[in-house]
Amino acid sequence: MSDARNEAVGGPRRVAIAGLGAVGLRVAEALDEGLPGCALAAVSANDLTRASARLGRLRTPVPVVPIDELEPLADIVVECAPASLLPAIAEPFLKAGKTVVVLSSGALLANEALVELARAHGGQIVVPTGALLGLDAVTAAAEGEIRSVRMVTRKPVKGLAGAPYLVENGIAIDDIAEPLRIFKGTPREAAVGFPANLNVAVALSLAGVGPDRTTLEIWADPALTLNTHHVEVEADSATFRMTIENVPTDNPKTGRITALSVIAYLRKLGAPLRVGS
Ligand SMILES: NC(=O)C1=CN([C@@H]2O[C@H](COP(=O)(O)OP(=O)(O)OC[C@H]3O[C@@H](n4cnc5c(N)ncnc54)[C@H](OP(=O)(O)O)[C@@H]3O)[C@@H](O)[C@H]2O)C=CC1
Ligand SMILES: O=C([O-])CC(=O)C(=O)O
Repeated sequence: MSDARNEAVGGPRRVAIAGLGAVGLRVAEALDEGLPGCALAAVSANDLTRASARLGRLRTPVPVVPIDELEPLADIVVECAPASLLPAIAEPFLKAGKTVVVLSSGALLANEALVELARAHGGQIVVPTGALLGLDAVTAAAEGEIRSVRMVTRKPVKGLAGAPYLVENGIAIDDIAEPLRIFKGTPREAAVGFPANLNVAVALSLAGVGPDRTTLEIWADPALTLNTHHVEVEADSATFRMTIENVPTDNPKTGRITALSVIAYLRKLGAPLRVGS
């Protein structure tokens, strides 16, 4: 696999970051501070001038380029941009047999051809645990028989505002005084209706019983400050329930732990001791 190419010639894995928002900037900073075996190689954003300015505090400057110029510069790309850009970011890396870390995991459902592209060229798509928890346990349970996976997400109003599902269905949440269930369905439906809010549900479904058999409820809760996900899994190997309460970043839709999940993944790549599958 060519994400090891640069390493094979003695250098670290070169990491590109596509999107320099709540996730991308934090990952860029961690790489700049030093992650063994990895080096920040290039960055992309919508506003390249603003991105260069925000990277000004990094110890080691890197090229800031449009997304179609990232692939020759890196062995791995971390996609952390708006969901609609997933194919443009991922395709060049997968065609070159490289690794794509996907944060906009909801967009994988509308771009399943990317998996075939990875297969054809020996590349790999990695969906990190992101803002969720326990995907190691869910993938382990999926090696046996999972009977059901149920997820309930509760978010502050700010964490859901503007989602296409709310706009299209005329659901107003700005002035709610009590928790309101705004959606009941599947991660496949949520990926369309909430493309910037429920990537975690799609990641969970891909780990377990798929985007049509996983059930999902979304609640808007005016009293909440944390993005909260509760998951219940019934399997022949285990029954488990897990809850995560995410501190939002400057982007109220995105939890702080999301970037940390990517940093943990990158750190594990070259680690002599690797904990968690
Ligand atoms: N899997 C998971 O657990 C989670 C996934 N996510 C998803 O991760 C993704 C990133 O989230 P987050 O960091 O919060 O998003 P932000 O909105 O904070 O940042 C998005 C970034 O994408 C950049 N961008 C926009 N257009 C382009 C373009 N044409 N070319 C290159 N870059 C572009 C923006 O550039 P600029 O700065 O110039 O505007 C911005 O830096 C989102 O899809 C989000 O839904 C989020 C949380 C959890
Ligand atoms: O899944 C997402 O896109 C974001 C999310 O729920 C979170 O950060 O808690």
